[in-house]
Amino acid sequence: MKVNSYAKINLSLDVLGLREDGYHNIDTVMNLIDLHDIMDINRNSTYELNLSSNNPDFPTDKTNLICKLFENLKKFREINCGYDVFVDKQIPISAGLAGGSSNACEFLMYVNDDLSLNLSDQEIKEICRLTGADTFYFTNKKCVRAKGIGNEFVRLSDFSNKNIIIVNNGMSISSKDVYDNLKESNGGLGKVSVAIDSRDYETFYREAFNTMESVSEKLVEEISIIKEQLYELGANLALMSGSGPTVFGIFENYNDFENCYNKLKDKYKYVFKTKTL
Ligand SMILES: C[C@](O)(CO)[C@H](O)COP(=O)(O)OP(=O)(O)OC[C@H]1O[C@@H](n2ccc(N)nc2=O)[C@H](O)[C@@H]1O
Ligand SMILES: Nc1ncnc2c1ncn2[C@@H]1O[C@H](COP(=O)(O)OP(=O)(O)OP(=O)(O)O)[C@@H](O)[C@H]1O
Repeated sequence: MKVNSYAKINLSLDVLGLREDGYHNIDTVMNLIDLHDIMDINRNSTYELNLSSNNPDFPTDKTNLICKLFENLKKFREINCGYDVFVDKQIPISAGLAGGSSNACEFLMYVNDDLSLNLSDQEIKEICRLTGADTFYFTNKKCVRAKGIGNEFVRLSDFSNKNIIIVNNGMSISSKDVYDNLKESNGGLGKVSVAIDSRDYETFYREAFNTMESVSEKLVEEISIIKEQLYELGANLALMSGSGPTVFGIFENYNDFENCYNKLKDKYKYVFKTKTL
């Protein structure tokens, strides 16, 4: 059975401070984009999870978040089967797009339905929390302001059908490394979330920010260059997503959107034309 597993972008992101559990409280606005993996999930008669992918960098051992999810699910329900999962990987890995978290969540939703597990919302939230901070967002899939570790949502007005250029130079950044090196907070996303919710996009484009850029740009210097190029080519907003290194550009003007893609598509390893969902 084929399932689409979408990527997310952070339309803004602030890290508020360290929690007692070693995670950080964040304040972020998240939205899906149409860039997605295609997961082919089929039950097998073993108790094993067999993972495979077209991407050689896709981990097929227990470090895969799909495996981690499956082990966490077994803490809540007895599972008397295994699954073969092939992932046609289109989302760049370790990119700030939460591809692994998306895969894990879509797998949970599939198994919950396939085996009629009838997991409660609280059980789903806890299984996702044990798997990774971004995982629970993919049960929601709307434009949300997320707080806590990133799994407490307030719904905002839809931000769908915006033209998005995704640029990634093929480098990878560990979220943990960025969190561990962050010093300052900007006091949260008050203005940004109000602007998005009231569809005041001029204010949103002006006020949007990602606190993690200050650390990630030191790890991958091209991030700031890509942002400049997106603005020079007409982006209304250019911002790093998550802990990076992916940078996205939002284009209200369709001709600028097309021109930007044509100018950048041969310059970087991953350049995608997509849209917000
Ligand atoms: C940067 C974001 O993409 C923004 O959406 C996410 O916060 C990243 O979430 P994620 O990659 O799912 O994070 P996890 O895989 O759960 O955690 C990886 C490491 O990142 C750090 N981490 C993650 C999320 C968070 N709210 N605070 C943290 O400090 C922790 O050191 C953790 O050990
Ligand atoms: N199903 C998966 N797909 C892609 N990467 C995975 C998966 N499972 C585990 N990983 C590993 O998890 C790490 C994070 O991968 P992912 O692509 O989710 O990063 P990310 O997009 O930066 O996530 P986030 O935005 O949450 O930080 C990588 O080291 C990758 O090897």
